[in-house]
Amino acid sequence: MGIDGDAPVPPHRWFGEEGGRLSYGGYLRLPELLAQQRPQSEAPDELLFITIHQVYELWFKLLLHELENARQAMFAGELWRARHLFRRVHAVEKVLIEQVDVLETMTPQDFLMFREKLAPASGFQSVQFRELEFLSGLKDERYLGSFRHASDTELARLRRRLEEPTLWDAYLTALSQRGLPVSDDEIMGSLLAVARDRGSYDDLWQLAEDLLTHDATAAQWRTRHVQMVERQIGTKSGTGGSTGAPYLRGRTRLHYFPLLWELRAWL
Ligand code: HEM
Ligand SMILES: N[C@@H](CC(=O)c1ccccc1NC=O)C(=O)O
Repeated sequence: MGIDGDAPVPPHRWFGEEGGRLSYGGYLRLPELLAQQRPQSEAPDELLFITIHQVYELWFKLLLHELENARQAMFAGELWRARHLFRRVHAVEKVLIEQVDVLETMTPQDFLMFREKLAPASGFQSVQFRELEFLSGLKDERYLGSFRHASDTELARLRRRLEEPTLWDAYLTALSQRGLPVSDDEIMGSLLAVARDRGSYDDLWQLAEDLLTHDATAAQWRTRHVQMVERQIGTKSGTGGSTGAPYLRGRTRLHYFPLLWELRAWL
């Protein structure tokens, strides 16, 4: 019997798939994707370790796509579109925080079964993570010096991110398009004007809040990551050559948009 109760119809014809060429596995390129998890050891938890990192990098790829579009929307004055995209960005970033729980099901003992095979590789070398930081306003070309492992294409991407406008540049443009001055001396005055007159500037206020949530969520991830690191390796130094948790703790106070945090003191 077919799914809508008429004469028997074979499953492959239920949704007009007769002669259809696209398949689930083909559309998602699953054979290629599921062949990319290649442990360096026999340790049972290395598949978890590889899987979670590849999932993070896929989410980083999507975040870069959405944040570029949000930046473009702000430059174009389409603040509704930027706000729509930031709702998606915030939802993804909450998943990035939550999914650390999955990795924490790995014990330090089981991590040690393959950790020594990892050096000098480290998340420190995540090109997309740095792209997200640069696009969000935390540009630091010193990192390019530590990307000896990166391909020419990856280095070119990082250099482009260093040169191109940030989310903050786009927000300043949105302010200036509404007649608000954005020079270094005037920007705090404009942010206060927006904050104090939401009747006129609610869209700009809400967008600033979206930027701040992006900033706060990134800081939450850095804190969740270092907490997990301390649980996994304690005070050991990192495979990437850093002091480990102390280095990471030092980055938990970073801000993408310092003026939006400073604004609170002037309200
Ligand atoms: C057992 C799990 C993990 C441990 C022990 C760990 C440890 C570390 C350590 C010690 C560092 C500092 C650099 C170094 O010397 O290696 C680092 C950096 C980093 N890790 Fe992890 N990590 C783990 C999992 C992850 C995961 C799942 C991700 C997701 C992508 C990740 C992303 C990063 C990033 C982006 C950095 C650079 C942070 C920065 O420079 O601010 N790590 N990690
Ligand atoms: N830096 C980590 C090793 C590690 O977690 C890692 C190694 C290779 C690829 C990604 C990693 N994730 C984050 O650093 C450690 O020191 O144990």
